[in-house]
Amino acid sequence: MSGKEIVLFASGDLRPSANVQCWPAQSAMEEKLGEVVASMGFEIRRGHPYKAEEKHGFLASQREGMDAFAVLDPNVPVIIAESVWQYSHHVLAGLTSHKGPILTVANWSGQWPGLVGMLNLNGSLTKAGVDYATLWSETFEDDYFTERLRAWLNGQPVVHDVSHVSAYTGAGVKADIAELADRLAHDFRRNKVILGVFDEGCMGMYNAIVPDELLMPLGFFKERLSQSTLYHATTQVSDADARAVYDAMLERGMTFHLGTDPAQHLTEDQVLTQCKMYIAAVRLADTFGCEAIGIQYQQGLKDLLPASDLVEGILNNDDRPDVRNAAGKVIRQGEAIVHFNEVDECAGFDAVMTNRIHRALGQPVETTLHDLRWGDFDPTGSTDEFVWTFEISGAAPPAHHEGGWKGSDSMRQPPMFFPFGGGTLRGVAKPGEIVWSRVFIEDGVLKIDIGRGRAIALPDEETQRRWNLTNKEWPMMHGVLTGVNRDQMMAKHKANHIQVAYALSAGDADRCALAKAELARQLGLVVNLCGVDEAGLNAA
Ligand SMILES: C[C@H](O)[C@@H](O)[C@@H](O)C(=O)CO
Repeated sequence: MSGKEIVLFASGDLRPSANVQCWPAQSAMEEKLGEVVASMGFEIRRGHPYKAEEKHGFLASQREGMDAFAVLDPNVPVIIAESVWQYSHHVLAGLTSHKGPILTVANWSGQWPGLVGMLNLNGSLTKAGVDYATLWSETFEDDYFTERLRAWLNGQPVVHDVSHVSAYTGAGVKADIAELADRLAHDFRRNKVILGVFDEGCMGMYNAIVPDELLMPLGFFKERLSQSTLYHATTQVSDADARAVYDAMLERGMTFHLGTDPAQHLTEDQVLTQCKMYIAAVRLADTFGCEAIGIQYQQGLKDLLPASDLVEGILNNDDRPDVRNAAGKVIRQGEAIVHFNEVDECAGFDAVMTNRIHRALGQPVETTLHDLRWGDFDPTGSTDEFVWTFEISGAAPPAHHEGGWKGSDSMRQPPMFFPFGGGTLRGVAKPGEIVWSRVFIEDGVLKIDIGRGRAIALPDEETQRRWNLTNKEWPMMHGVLTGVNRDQMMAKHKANHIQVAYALSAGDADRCALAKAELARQLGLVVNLCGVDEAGLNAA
């Protein structure tokens, strides 16, 4: 091996259909990256082959990744290049024992969730305590990228500007906010909270698993539930009950884009089965006393049922169809049952804090995670600001959408991800003030990044362009973050997901952000403010 050689790994999905369909984008990215690296006097060699019989060159399982790293000199520099949604555990094992420099790279494209995949890997490496550098680029020719790539290739550190981050201290926090935080923290610890976890470890998201030991001191405990239980419970719901939930959504004005071919279209049968799953999920949350639940939903469940995305969005809305328990009592009527998509437990804990804080402060309680899918300036010129495309397949509540239920529709999930279909709960997030946050694990402790921002309206053609460049079936928020630019966000964020919630005004949002920071501090988390400062939040 020459001293100028860099070994490249590409982690993929566990679903062969996704790997085949996404391979051309990965291959094009690797070619471009290879050219740029070559122009700097280095050479990329793939650490694993293109597999002609499988029609792609991704590492597609944990074992395959382990085997690829097992034959590698542990001291060579490696690049993990991502243009697709990937399962971090395919490469995490190898990276935990790798001694040479590690660089994660993603292309700045929304076509497939490659940025999302890389951010998940970054969060997972951070949790695992593995040193790495990270970069992203649209063309691989811009100065930001090339300067840092050259530095990394030459053994120098890759430095990003994270001057937007400051430690939250709690000094001088407003008395009413401190008191609210104290009351909630005390309640968590005294009465405890259950997060219902339907099969944790979704999709290799190691970063999304919070060790019980870190949750227990906060008063949070997991109820480990199985998706088999959810499947069985779904099959026990009557057709009439499912129809009533469907009718309740239609009465609220939601649109379902139905077709006739279940392999390609959303069918009424799929929606009715999703309604059964919604009822089953609410009943299980009630039976086990779970304040929040997370459905892993992809592996395993996708081979049995339509996707749970519609279910997750309904659960996260205060205004949702009634569900009765065996005794005939409506379960938590008019209250969201917080759902954390993809069993992201960091998001689940955050969402419970958000729900409690916003309810106490008289603010909208609905909250969801989104993927940091992509972002761009608006070429129509409607705004000068950089606008993120926050987008997730499930869990976005209708209350977030322009027009609420009436502004929400449901489209079939892509067949390559979901063979049995199932609809989404789609919409464009309404303009408004938001609080964003992310809980993550670093140095063995829980930390949280908290910031402010706005969801903005973009012209229809720009919304459509963004949907066409990403997943047009999924709900989307046009997010503008306060005091954090694109590269700062990418450098600092330790997860594929971002938690968002609305407040009624900028001042209200500042108070909600402050309350979350103070609650998290009182619970013992390390709290970072991103793009906002403590004095500013206290001034609201
Ligand atoms: C369908 C995909 O696998 C998604 O689940 C993926 O893009 C994510 O949302 C990851 O957070």
